[in-house]
Amino acid sequence: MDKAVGPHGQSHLNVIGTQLDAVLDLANVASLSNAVIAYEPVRAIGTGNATAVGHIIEYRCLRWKIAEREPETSASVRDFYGGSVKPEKARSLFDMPDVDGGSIGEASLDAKSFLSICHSV
Ligand SMILES: O=C[C@H](O)COP(=O)(O)O
Repeated sequence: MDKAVGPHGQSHLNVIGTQLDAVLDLANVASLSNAVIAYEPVRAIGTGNATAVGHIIEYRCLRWKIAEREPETSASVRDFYGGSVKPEKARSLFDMPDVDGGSIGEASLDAKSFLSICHSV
């Protein structure tokens, strides 16, 4: 859902924030209680390059946007990361604050790899 630079030159965090605001403007924020948000950076899907741990701010952006409107709802939301999750990187990704699980693509096609990732949660 994100792009490095938006159509009008905004940073990707501004793009993400604008997209989330559009959804939250339409949704009853309380209806997101216990929701699961899957965040999959375009640059990471199917590339073999999972998001750098330093990009954690993107995940927090999701919670911040909801917390601005309803802090209690924000606390109940679960965030899943997706994009080139591999056994050797799964632990560091799942150890990131606000990453509660994963959306596994290619690595789920190999039972040994998938089970290794499952054991990293
Ligand atoms: O649901 C899976 C995601 O699109 C990530 O796929 P990937 O792990 O092959 O990059």
